[in-house]
Amino acid sequence: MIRDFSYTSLPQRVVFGAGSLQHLGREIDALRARRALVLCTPGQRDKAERVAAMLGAQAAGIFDGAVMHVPIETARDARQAAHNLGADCAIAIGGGSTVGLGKAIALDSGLPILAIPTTYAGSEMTPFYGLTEAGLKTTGKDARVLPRTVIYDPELSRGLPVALSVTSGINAIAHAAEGLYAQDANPVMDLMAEQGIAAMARAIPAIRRDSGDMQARTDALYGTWLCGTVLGCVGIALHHKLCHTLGGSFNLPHSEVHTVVLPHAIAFNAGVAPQAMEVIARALGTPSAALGLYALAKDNGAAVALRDIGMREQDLDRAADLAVSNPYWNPRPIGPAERGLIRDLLQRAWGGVPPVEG
Ligand SMILES: NC(=O)c1ccc[n+]([C@@H]2O[C@H](COP(=O)([O-])OP(=O)(O)OC[C@H]3O[C@@H](n4cnc5c(N)ncnc54)[C@H](O)[C@@H]3O)[C@@H](O)[C@H]2O)c1
Ligand SMILES: O=C(O)CCC(=O)CC(=O)O
Repeated sequence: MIRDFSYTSLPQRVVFGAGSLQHLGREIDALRARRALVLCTPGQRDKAERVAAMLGAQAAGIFDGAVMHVPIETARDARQAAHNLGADCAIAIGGGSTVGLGKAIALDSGLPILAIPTTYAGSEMTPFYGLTEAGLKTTGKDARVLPRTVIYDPELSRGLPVALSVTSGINAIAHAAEGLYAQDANPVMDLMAEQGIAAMARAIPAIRRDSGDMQARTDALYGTWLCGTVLGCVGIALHHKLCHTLGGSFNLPHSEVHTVVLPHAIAFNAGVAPQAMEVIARALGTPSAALGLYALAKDNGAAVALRDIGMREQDLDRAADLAVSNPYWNPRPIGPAERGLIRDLLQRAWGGVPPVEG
């Protein structure tokens, strides 16, 4: 049955395909950029240098200080560098941390971003940004931070370590899974979500078997585009709230925390979102959405317990308090009255036991 819906598409240009980095010059010219600042993490400097070399005189410089969750100090340094170098564009080559740094610059200056993603996080397709100050992560939405152009070149993710490929892929699946029961879900995004989950569920075991399998890398990046688009167009709910709390306030690694929490958050919502569960299970090719997600992580070597990715058991109470104090919309209530249920969910995720519906 088709529900009533409203849908606003976001203005972006996407260039997809193995070797598509070769189109960088054309895409920079289309943005009318003359001096682009190239952003990366320290570990991805070689890729940034390749981009700068391709740009020649259009490269303003390289800022290689991107780190996870965009500390405000890093954002200030990058903004200053963009200003000092007279940049009129930011090119972010890397994962969500690098794209996030580009967003911090765009939020302040309105500089257009050209994103070249090398993980499956999906930030390049969203108008959401995150900034961390004094240990607290705040997220926001602003049209200025939406990258104008995205170049998806699967060749650039060939070297993404297998463990990170698995968890980053599940991070992408999380966007699509929550999009299926989001407050502003719509049939267009439902189609993209199902195809995105299916592409990623195909790609993850194939990449684990052979990290250089370019068909699998292409599937994964296609899934990234689909799932990221869903994240950018419709809302997020309990799962993302828990991950933002655990990542932002307890400094847990982003894609790993998504991987552990997702089966439990989906199980929590299973009773109130049966149609979404059907779609997720069908896309995964398993009878149960929550157990299928748990198996996808475990069978592909990912950690399935918060205790194995740095969470201390004594912090679970505070995490539950934070998660319910300012909840995101969710199809099932998750306010202070549900604190006990959320605490139980976190305990299960901490121990790494299979998800329990209800
Ligand atoms: N705003 C949004 O819509 C949105 C969406 C998803 C994630 N995020 C944010 O993105 C961040 C996480 O992004 P992430 O999971 O992509 O991690 P990341 O960008 O921090 O990358 C993880 C590590 O992998 C390395 N790396 C990246 N690509 C590589 C490649 N191809 N080969 C080898 N190494 C590579 C990076 O240098 C880094 O050390 C978090 O801060 C999260 O909040 C934001
Ligand atoms: O940290 C941000 O930029 C927001 C992150 C977000 O909404 C998606 C995610 O948690 O993967």
